[in-house]
Amino acid sequence: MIEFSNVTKRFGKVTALDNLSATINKGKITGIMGPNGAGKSTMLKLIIDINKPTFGDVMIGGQRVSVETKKRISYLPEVDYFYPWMRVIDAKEFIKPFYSDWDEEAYKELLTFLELDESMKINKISKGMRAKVKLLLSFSRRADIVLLDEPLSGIDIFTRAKIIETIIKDYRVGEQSIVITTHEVDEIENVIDEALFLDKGQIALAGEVESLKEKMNLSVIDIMKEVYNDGK
Ligand SMILES: Nc1ncnc2c1ncn2[C@@H]1O[C@H](COP(=O)(O)OP(=O)(O)OP(=O)(O)O)[C@@H](O)[C@H]1O
Repeated sequence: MIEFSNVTKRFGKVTALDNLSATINKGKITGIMGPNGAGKSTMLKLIIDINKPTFGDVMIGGQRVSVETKKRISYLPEVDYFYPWMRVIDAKEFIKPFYSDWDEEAYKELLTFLELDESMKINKISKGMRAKVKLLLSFSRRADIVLLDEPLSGIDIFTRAKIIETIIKDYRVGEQSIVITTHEVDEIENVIDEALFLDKGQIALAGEVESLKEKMNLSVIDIMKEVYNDGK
């Protein structure tokens, strides 16, 4: 379980998270949704310990985030982190030594599943393919927690479908926790178990997707419209 307790994160004068408390349950797929600047990426960066809270605590399984908790997390950042000269195999060889839970078999299998080739040069492939390479490297580990920051952003519908398939393919239900930030709510509404709707660094609505849908008698996309249009 990942727990945010009264977390405020400020960048200078900007308050990215504003006294936010939230729980991300273990063994579930959780979607963090919200408009640009709502604080979605900041939540992930606090979990992976790239940023520190200004106030409050982020705990993972009862432990404050640290170098130790970081080892159990696979993080797919929104930005490309590859060096342009790299081939897929170079990117793999570059990151593999950092992780004791690297799973070479999973890597090989995913490479085929995603129709990628190790000799592909990263600066020569399309945006969709680069997104697939990031996904390949994130899912080639036996990580307990997988954080995916906008994995579908700017990707065509066919590649998106493949990315969704990859996310759920070997998902260890009840054991592994996957957290996805996205604007593409309609794409992931059938995949996520739980939803956090963020607005201006605060939780606007949170809950189990099925019960939210039932209670409000709306699809996730319509819940989102209701949450963000309300009072505006
Ligand atoms: N390193 C930083 N320095 C300054 N401001 C930052 C930094 N990181 C985030 N912010 C600001 O914090 C706020 C929340 O940003 P964040 O990236 O978490 O939002 P987001 O919901 O992920 O947005 P998007 O959907 O556009 O990616 C924004 O106003 C952003 O400009």
